[in-house]
Amino acid sequence: MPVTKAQWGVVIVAAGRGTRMGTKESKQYLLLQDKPVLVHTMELFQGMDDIAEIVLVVGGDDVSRCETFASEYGLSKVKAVVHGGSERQHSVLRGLRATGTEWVMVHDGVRPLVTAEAVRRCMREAERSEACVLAVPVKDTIKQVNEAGVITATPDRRSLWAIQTPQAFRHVRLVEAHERAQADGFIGTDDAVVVERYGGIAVTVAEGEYTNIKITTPEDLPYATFLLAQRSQAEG
Ligand SMILES: Nc1ccn([C@@H]2O[C@H](COP(=O)(O)OP(=O)(O)OP(=O)(O)O)[C@@H](O)[C@H]2O)c(=O)n1
Ligand SMILES: C[C@](O)(CO)[C@H](O)COP(=O)(O)O
Repeated sequence: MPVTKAQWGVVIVAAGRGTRMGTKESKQYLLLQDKPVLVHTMELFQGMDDIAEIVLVVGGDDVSRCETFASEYGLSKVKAVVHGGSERQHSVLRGLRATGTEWVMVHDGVRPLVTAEAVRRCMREAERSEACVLAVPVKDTIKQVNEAGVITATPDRRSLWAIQTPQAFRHVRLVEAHERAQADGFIGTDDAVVVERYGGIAVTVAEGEYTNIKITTPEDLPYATFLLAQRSQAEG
């Protein structure tokens, strides 16, 4: 009997204002080499055979320019461009409601350097565990510091991972968890924490890449440019 492949969609969230970047233009629209950061991100998923559809979540004023991106850059998998909310979590839920696949990933529009290999590791592990996120072990010693600037704890580094996106789930489970979180007024900084608290299942990690950076502060853009140039060189 032929094995049916899982059907996957991706919600790319890009409705943030980029306050830590401090530029007039939101960071997802800044040029990285020759294209906006967000276009690099969308192209990765457009090029993956395993991805059936992309839902893009953007600021209210940016819906039409992003619809233009989809035609300008041949992003035929973009099924919808929807208006995001005031918190990342609200943007995610709006995107999920526009997605129709059995399995879904949530990815930050400002992580343009994720690779197809890492995305596939996350998807395959999620098909096994139902909920999986990309992550890398932290390299620094992490300390908890109180408001007075005093160190209060040094957690064992062996248990600490820096969490990335994509984060992959069975669609119905993620929507249910987000709806419960919304009803409870809970806001977290990623989707995993919503499933950890409201999903009733364990979330596992798949090996990410240190180069899958989130463009957050001004030094990140030149670093991303350097990493992309290195990749192009390696590809010849
Ligand atoms: N209300 C929001 C807030 C964030 N995001 C998206 O979530 C991702 C990760 O968030 P972050 O890096 O914090 O982006 P910003 O919120 O834009 O940045 P800042 O916190 O510096 O304002 C980004 O792709 C961002 O556009 C979103 O879709 N909707
Ligand atoms: C989801 C995320 O990218 C995982 O690292 C991160 O938590 C987003 O956080 P931010 O505060 O929106 O940057």
